[in-house]
Amino acid sequence: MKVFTLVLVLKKSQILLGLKKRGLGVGKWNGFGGKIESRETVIQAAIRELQEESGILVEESNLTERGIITMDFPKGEIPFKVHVFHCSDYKGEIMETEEMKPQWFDVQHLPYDLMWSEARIWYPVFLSGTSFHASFSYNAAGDIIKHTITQKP
Ligand SMILES: COc1nc(N)nc2c1ncn2[C@H]1C[C@H](O)[C@@H](COP(=O)(O)OP(=O)(O)OP(=O)(O)O)O1
Repeated sequence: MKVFTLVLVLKKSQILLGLKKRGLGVGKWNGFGGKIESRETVIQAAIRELQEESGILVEESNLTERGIITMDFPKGEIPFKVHVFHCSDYKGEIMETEEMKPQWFDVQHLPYDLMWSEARIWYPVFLSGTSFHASFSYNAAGDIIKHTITQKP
């Protein structure tokens, strides 16, 4: 299984997303995150990736794990597990980096047409403030063929 972090920064009614400039998900808006390096905990990876991709620094006390998403692909492809975090406060200036172009969005107007297809399903749950576990299965064309989402108050 490939394990990733994904950090969503919220400020009042706004959410910080980044336009991916290279690699997996290029051209899509998403939170900030990536793979976990050796000898790193999931939370350490979340803090590092947020800083690398957006320039801002979050303290561990301002990060809350709010969701786990698993993704299954057609036979032969390695499944993904994504740890989703809420960042409630940070230090530093938000800046464009080699990997991401950050921008604030009103939570009522997310650019779902330019996000991963499953975003329409779990972002509203995340934004409602509950924790969740979600699973998605994709076919070879990248369409979602099955999903589950369980909310936890
Ligand atoms: C397939 O569906 C996905 N949906 C969502 N919402 N997010 C996803 C999906 N697949 C991957 N992601 C997230 C998980 C990570 O936050 C990023 C991908 O990270 P990346 O591959 O860029 O990891 P890095 O370690 O930063 O890669 P480099 O080696 O290029 O630095 O997308």
